Amino acid sequence: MANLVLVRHGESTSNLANVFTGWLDVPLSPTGEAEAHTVAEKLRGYHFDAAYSSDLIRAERTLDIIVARPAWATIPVHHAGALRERMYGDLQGLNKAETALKYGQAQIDSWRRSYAVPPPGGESLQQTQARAVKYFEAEIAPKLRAGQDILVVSHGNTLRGLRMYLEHLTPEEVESLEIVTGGICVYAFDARLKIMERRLL
Ligand SMILES: O=C(O)[C@H](O)COP(=O)(O)O
Repeated sequence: MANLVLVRHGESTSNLANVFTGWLDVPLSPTGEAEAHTVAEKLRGYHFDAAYSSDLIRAERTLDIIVARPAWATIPVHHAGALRERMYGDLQGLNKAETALKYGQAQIDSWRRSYAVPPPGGESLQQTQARAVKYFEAEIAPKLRAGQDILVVSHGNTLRGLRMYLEHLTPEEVESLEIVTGGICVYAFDARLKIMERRLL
């Protein structure tokens, strides 16, 4: 058995301002910092052999706060561009509510939650999932198959894509999958990466 723990970073300053973020490299808000400490507390007692985050500050900082706990202070930490949030293209930096007024809520919902439709100039969930899964299969899955426990701190849409892949969700099912900031999903896998248990903390 091996555990995979997926964590969404804490609230960022752009989340707080209701701004499309994507690859904008914004810090955690004070609430986000507190959420990261809460994640560390909720994971108390878990064992990790390695930890991963994207290379964006909000994910790195969330992971830094978690692994500052003595129990995890020596685990190897990796930062990967492949685990970044979806690239939000022309929407990056725009207020979500104002953009919904301009383009209509249905169009915004499609850009934000559909599987296949990319936002203008950006990545669809499908494209985001493809690069994240490629990295997962190359770097993380072999460790899980070998029985190692792994922590991953990533982003809302990247984690929606990974969870869709791991749980065999349909494009319709992933549309309604929402992951809150500081949200934790724990999988217990057997050696063939079959899910034995899934818990949301
Ligand atoms: O990049 C962003 O704006 C957020 O982190 C996630 O955006 P979403 O809620 O539109 O998927």
